[in-house]
Amino acid sequence: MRIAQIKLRVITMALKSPFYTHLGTVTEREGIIVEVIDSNGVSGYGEGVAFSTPWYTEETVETSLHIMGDVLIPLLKNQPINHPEDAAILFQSVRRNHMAKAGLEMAIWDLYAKQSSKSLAAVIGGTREKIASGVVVASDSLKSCLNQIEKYLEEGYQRYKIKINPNQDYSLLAEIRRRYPELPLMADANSAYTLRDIDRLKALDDFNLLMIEQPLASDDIIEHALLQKEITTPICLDESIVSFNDAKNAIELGSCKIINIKAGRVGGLYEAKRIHNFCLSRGIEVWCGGMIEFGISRAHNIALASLPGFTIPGDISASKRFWEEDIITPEVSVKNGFVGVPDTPGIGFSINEKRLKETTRIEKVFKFENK
Ligand SMILES: O=C(O)CCC(=O)C1=CC=C[C@@H](O)[C@@H]1C(=O)O
Ligand SMILES: [Mg+2]
Repeated sequence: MRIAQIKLRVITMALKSPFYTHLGTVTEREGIIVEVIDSNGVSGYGEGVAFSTPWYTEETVETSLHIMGDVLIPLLKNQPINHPEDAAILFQSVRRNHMAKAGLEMAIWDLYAKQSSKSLAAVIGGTREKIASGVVVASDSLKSCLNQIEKYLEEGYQRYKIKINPNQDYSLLAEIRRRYPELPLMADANSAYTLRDIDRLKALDDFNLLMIEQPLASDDIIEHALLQKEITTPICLDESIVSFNDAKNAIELGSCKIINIKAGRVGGLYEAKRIHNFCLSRGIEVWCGGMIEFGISRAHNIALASLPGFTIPGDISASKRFWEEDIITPEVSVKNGFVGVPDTPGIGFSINEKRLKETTRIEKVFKFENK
């Protein structure tokens, strides 16, 4: 795989509606679109999914831009890549910075699939032709949550995720359950609780939730294991799992029964596949998480979610859930609760060049000398 140049574009787009979590409300999304171009002019695309500020993990758009441009791309210039796994292994010499690594590694996966004239799903071992779609209802008002659920039910989503915290949990879930007793419902706490809240968390067993996602702090692996023994609702880990070893340790300790896999959070598709394969071998269900991302990362998520162990509808909603106009064409759409898995080469979506151009704020080009 002869890389001729890499382009990094920082794009910014306003969300159609505010995305509330107890850690902050996202109204505008910055992201890094990575384009890896080979010596024949074929382009592979990836996306750096770090947020503008370090509220979800320690990475930001700025740290990712620095690590991509000043550390990871120089590594790629000095080491020929024959397969995307070579890039993942090459990047292991750099500590953490998983979202920066993933943005580049996933662009190389897309390029490799296109060079092989295969879909990305086929190249990574996907087995599904369509994936079940879930949606996040991210609001701090009961009225808005109920309105969103009503709207998304009409659009056919198969799983509903509500944001909770100690100031917004039992009464919100009770009202949702009163109106929708059979709704496939889960809650994401984004580490809003501690073990001191154990009685509050036990009370949520009343609602037959599919899972409670990341109730405690990302490094509370032992505490999650203690909590899981006290509640019947399955714990799902998100922020706690940034590597294969995190997944292995959490499963061995009984810290979770479900894992939310986000390729961006774990450093790319190579590590995401390793976690998937291990969970499959241990009977741990996984689903594909979202990052309020643009269409490139959403396209990669569709391929990832086509692997056999992704048995729970993930946070892979339609482009229109977040954006007036996405940077890919066609946009991701949900039909009867499913998203089709493209069988065309690579990620299976083209770039909406006009939209990419009008949303690009910064562009950096890195040329490779082909020896
Ligand atoms: O992208 C989506 O559809 C959902 C995104 C989402 O729920 C999250 C993205 C990033 C941080 C959190 O707020 C939350 C999560 O923790 O999964
Ligand atoms: Mg989460």
